[in-house]
Amino acid sequence: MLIIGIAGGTGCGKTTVVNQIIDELPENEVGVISQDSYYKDTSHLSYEERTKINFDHPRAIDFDLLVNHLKTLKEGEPVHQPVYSFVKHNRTKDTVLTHPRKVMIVEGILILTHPEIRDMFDIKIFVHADSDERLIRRLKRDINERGRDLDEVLNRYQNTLKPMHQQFIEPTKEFADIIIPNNKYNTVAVGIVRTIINEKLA
Ligand SMILES: Nc1ncnc2c1ncn2[C@@H]1O[C@H](COP(=O)(O)OP(=O)(O)O)[C@@H](O)[C@H]1O
Ligand SMILES: Nc1ccn([C@@H]2O[C@H](COP(=O)(O)O)[C@@H](O)[C@H]2O)c(=O)n1
Repeated sequence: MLIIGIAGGTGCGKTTVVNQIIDELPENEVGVISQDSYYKDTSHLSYEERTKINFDHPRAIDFDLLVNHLKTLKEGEPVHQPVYSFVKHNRTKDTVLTHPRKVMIVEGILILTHPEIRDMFDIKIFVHADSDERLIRRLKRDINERGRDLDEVLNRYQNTLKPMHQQFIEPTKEFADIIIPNNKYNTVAVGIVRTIINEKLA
């Protein structure tokens, strides 16, 4: 199994890049795991308390479960991935049965901060977009898709996202084998990653 880690700040385009990479690749050969599915279960907190969680700090992620799932997949066994709700700020009761594939892509803002997970990746990719570009994208996405309003997104950006990005996410760029500039759609870089995957699948 080839495991590819794709990191980068919120709104840099990780999900978009992953979708572009797997588009045209055989469905049964490539699987995707999102770090967002591994936010810790916070059912013991009220909704109000959950809105105050710092979702951009590594301690918000259930890395033990993610490590466990990656090891299980590597051993050829399926896992039950949690399903996360950005509206409820919590895991749902659902899970998704995820089978091991020849290529597994793991994407998320903080995945390169965890040494054990980092070591499991055969290829480490960091997607870069400038912070103003990321903020614009995040604003549009959170308002259109995640039920947030302008003030909420801007406050979170200033108070949490920006400092957490500087402290935890940007420094992991140095671990990357490939940095994809993504201020504009980058079909060349996506093509290169797809070629690497196709070689593995051949
Ligand atoms: N290169 C790009 N140029 C313009 N918009 C982009 C680009 N890449 C992604 N987007 C848009 O920005 C938003 C955030 O992208 P997404 O892939 O969800 O980022 P991430 O997963 O890193 O948070 C989405 O609405 C997406 O369509
Ligand atoms: N309940 C939550 C949990 C997380 N977030 C934000 O999601 C971002 C990570 O996802 P990307 O797709 O943008 O990589 C992260 O910056 C968290 O702030 C949230 O808004 N609500």
